Amino acid sequence: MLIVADENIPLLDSFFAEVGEIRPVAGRAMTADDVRDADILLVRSVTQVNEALLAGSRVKFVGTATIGTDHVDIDWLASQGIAFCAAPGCNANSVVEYVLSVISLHAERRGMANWSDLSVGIVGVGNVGGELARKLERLGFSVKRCDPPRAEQEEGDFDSLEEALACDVVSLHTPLTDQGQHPTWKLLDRARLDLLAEHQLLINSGRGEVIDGDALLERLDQSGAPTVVLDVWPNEPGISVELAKRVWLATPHIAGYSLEGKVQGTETIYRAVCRFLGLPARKKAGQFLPEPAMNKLAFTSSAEAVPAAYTAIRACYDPRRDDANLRRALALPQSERAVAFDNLRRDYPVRREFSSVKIQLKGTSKSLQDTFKGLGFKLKL
Ligand SMILES: NC(=O)c1ccc[n+]([C@@H]2O[C@H](COP(=O)([O-])OP(=O)(O)OC[C@H]3O[C@@H](n4cnc5c(N)ncnc54)[C@H](O)[C@@H]3O)[C@@H](O)[C@H]2O)c1
Ligand SMILES: O=C(O)[C@H](O)[C@H](O)COP(=O)(O)O
Repeated sequence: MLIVADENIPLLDSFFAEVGEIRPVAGRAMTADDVRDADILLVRSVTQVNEALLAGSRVKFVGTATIGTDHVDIDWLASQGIAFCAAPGCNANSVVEYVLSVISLHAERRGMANWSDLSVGIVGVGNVGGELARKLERLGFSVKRCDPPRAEQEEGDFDSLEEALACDVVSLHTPLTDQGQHPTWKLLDRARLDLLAEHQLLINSGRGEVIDGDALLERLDQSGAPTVVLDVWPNEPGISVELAKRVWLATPHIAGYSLEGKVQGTETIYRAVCRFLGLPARKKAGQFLPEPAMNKLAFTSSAEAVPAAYTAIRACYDPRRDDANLRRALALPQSERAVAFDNLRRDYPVRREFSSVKIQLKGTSKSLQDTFKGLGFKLKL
């Protein structure tokens, strides 16, 4: 059994050594020659999985250790009888924590006493957007949910795109597709970007092409432009330096890169491979997660909920470090930038989720306890 796999899938040996021989390959450069003799192909988002890659190969199962599937021609796989599995939700919480950290920085930068005075419009209310909405509402934010595909299918409190785009913060969490009733390709086109005003914050941690990059560049050169944070970009890894210069925070598609998120992605495809082969799935993500370097934070009775929350959030994850690293990479000669973008992702430092930290609270208020619980930290009272 030959398993060809993107070398950036963490814990390949730990999960798959008992299943077959593993041949790690650079995901971005994977060719038909690399996969010809494979029985199983395991990828991440940087490998285009389609007829050009797989025609004539013996691959019978494809797994992507990611939430997004826009890099996979799922219809073609089905037409060939090739089984497919993705990892829905695996790194959703990591993306939510990225967005929460960005919102905290934005509120502080605007001198707001209470971040939950910001209204938040979420476009795409699935695993990521849904969890973001739940956390924000628990923290007292007012949230608008825009998800036309869901609104058509189920009873629920959904809002229009225009209502979401009128919020103080707009966060994009749709998949990328140019097909069907609700395409998201350039969903934020020139006209919709024109609706955004100077006081607003636009965050894209879905897929880069959901925003029209040229129109965004133009909008950011006009007066009254919104503040923009991009984790995902048109044309990765060769992203526009001009666009990066004009956005507030620029990160190299790492919103989902918590250790938990990555390892859960590997676990999901491992389980699917085991099911496909009729093997018992004995390994679990939890057994490979080390004790976090920082596992405790303490606050005293004088701590106030909002500043304490910001401290704890940023102790776990502060996007300004990723922003600084990406800007350094983009200052390199043009011919080196795309590789540098990918290297930042390949060599990403260990980042742990809020749930890995126990917050010790001595004599603190109920509101402080509720805030930390709402964010997903564990409490030690
Ligand atoms: N930056 C990162 O590191 C990172 C990490 C994980 C996921 N992602 C991206 O985020 C996307 C969303 O992830 P998810 O787990 O929430 O996916 P999901 O499939 O659970 O949810 C997506 C939601 O978007 C909705 N949707 C589809 N078309 C829409 C439209 N035109 N307008 C509004 N809503 C629409 C769907 O109905 C669905 O509810 C993924 O597809 C992936 O591309 C990025
Ligand atoms: O779709 C996803 O799960 C994310 O975008 C994921 O974090 C992408 O990471 P990559 O596969 O590019 O390493």
